[in-house]
Formats: sequence, C-alpha cells, structure tokens
Amino acid sequence: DYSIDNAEVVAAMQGKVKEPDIRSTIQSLANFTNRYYTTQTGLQGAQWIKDKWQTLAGSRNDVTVEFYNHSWRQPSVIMTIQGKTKPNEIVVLGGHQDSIAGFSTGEGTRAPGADDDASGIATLTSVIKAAMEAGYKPDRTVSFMAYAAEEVGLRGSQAIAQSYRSQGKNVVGVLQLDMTNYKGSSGDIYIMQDYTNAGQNDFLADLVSTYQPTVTLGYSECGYGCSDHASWTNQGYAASFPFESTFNGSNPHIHTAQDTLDKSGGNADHAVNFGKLAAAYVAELAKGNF
Ligand SMILES: N[C@H](Cc1ccc(I)cc1)C(=O)NO
Ligand SMILES: [Zn+2]
Ligand SMILES: [Zn+2]
Repeated sequence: DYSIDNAEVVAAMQGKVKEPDIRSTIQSLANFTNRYYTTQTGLQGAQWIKDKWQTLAGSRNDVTVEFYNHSWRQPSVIMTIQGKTKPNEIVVLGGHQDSIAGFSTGEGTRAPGADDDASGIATLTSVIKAAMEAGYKPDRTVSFMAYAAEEVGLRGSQAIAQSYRSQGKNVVGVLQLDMTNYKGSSGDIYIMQDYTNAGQNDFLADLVSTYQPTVTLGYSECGYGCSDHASWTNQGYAASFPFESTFNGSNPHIHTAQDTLDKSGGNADHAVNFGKLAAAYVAELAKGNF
C-alpha cells in the first residue's frame, strides 16, 4: 500500500538538503564533551537540539517541539508537524542524540559521537530545514524524534514506542537514522534486513531507484537489535534502518573519543544521500504539498 506519486514535493525538499547544513550540525553536537544520558552535557545537547528545531519551526502553528521526559536526566526531543487531512496517521523519523565512550562514561568523558549518532540527528535536522523552507504541509502527521539513551539499551525509543502502542497510536511507518556519514563500504546506502519491515524496506529501495538513481543500494544485517528501529519493531510497527555501510564496513571509531568528523573526510557528503532518502520518505508516505 505504498505509492510513489508526489514528485514535485520530493524534488523541492531534496533540493534543500544541503551538505554544509549537515556538517555544521554534526560539528556543533560533537563539540559537547559528551551527550551521555546522565551527564550535564548530555542534557545541554538535548536543549541544543530542541532550540535548533524550534528555531527552524519558526512561527508555524501546526508545528510543536517538545521534550519527552524520561526517568533519567536526558530527555528525548520530538518535533511534530500536524497532518492536514489524516492527522491520526503518524510517520516517524528518528535518530539518537546520546553518545558513549565505553562503560565508564560519565561527566567529563570525551565522547563526540560525530557519526554515532550526531550524523543521524544532523541528517534529520536537514530534512526539517528543507520541509520548513519549502512550506511543506503533510496530509499525515510527521514526527521527528531525537531519542535519549540509545547506547544504554535503546531506552528512550523503547519508552516512546511502548507509550505509542499503549495509546493505540497509528504509526504507519518509522525510519531510523543511526550512522549516516562514514562511507565504510563501496556502496552508498545499506538497508538492514533484520528487526525491520520487509514491505517498507522495499518501499525505501523504490524511493532510491526513483529519486536517487545514481545512489547504490545494498543490504546487510546487524544480528541483534542494534538501534532504535528495534524498539518500534518490538511494538509491532513497521520500521526501517538505512545504514552507512555493511556490518563489516561500519565505522570502527564509534564509542570512542575518536568518533570525529575528520574520520569521514571532514564533510557530510555521505549523509546527504540519507537526507535525500528521508526527504523522499516523508513526502511519499505523509503526502501533502506546500
Ligand atoms: N550498535 C550500533 C552501531 C551499529 C549499528 C549497525 C551496524 I551493521 C553496526 C554497528 C550502535 O552503537 N548504535 O548506537
Ligand atoms: Zn552506538
Ligand atoms: Zn548509534
């Protein structure tokens, strides 16, 4: 039940996904000493994202940006664009804001998390910017989520997904962006096939072949619930996880003080592919126009 027939909106939004924007957001987030779920700087990072998304939302009265508070210090951040004609049907795009550098991470521990997962948050932010600049108004509700506490057991997304399920919310699809900027394999985008929805994965492949014909697509597996998409899958929702490389090609610097932008060439060229895919995913699943 996926259709691809909103080319004008896809083109407008994809054209506004810019590498310098993504690079700048990665750098800003990586500059926090760490974004660990219990530290002061982890809370400051959440505040930074909320302020950034609120600024992009401007005065749009169909847009909210809120903290989703948890039992620990770092809140998740949720930006919601109210759907015009089918507001009860929800499209979710997420990534995690927290970072980690080993099990002893605490106040003062250096964990830049440029790829894991500032890249995903920056990619989401570029799609938000594109949607706001284009004056995009979706038919379905669209929620962008910066999950807290992914590194310590997918805890932020688990809390949110469980809450959505218990409220009977109709989430029609979830896209996870975790590590989008390290080109560790020959291909551009790798669709994870475990803990995801096969039908939506096919939809993503169709979006790439339709709107990003020069982007090469591969498939891989994590072997376990390796990011927040698993929280949504566990609650019976359709989730997909496009990833930067094959498992073997993934960024070896993650979870260390060396997960910095320079390891990806000092640019966000690889992440742009994911920003354009996410833009197409929003425009074709949430439909709507300007
Ligand atoms: N385990 C994930 C990283 C990760 C995700 C997918 C693959 I394939 C390889 C590595 C993580 O640390 N997420 O925060
Ligand atoms: Zn990680
Ligand atoms: Zn991650």
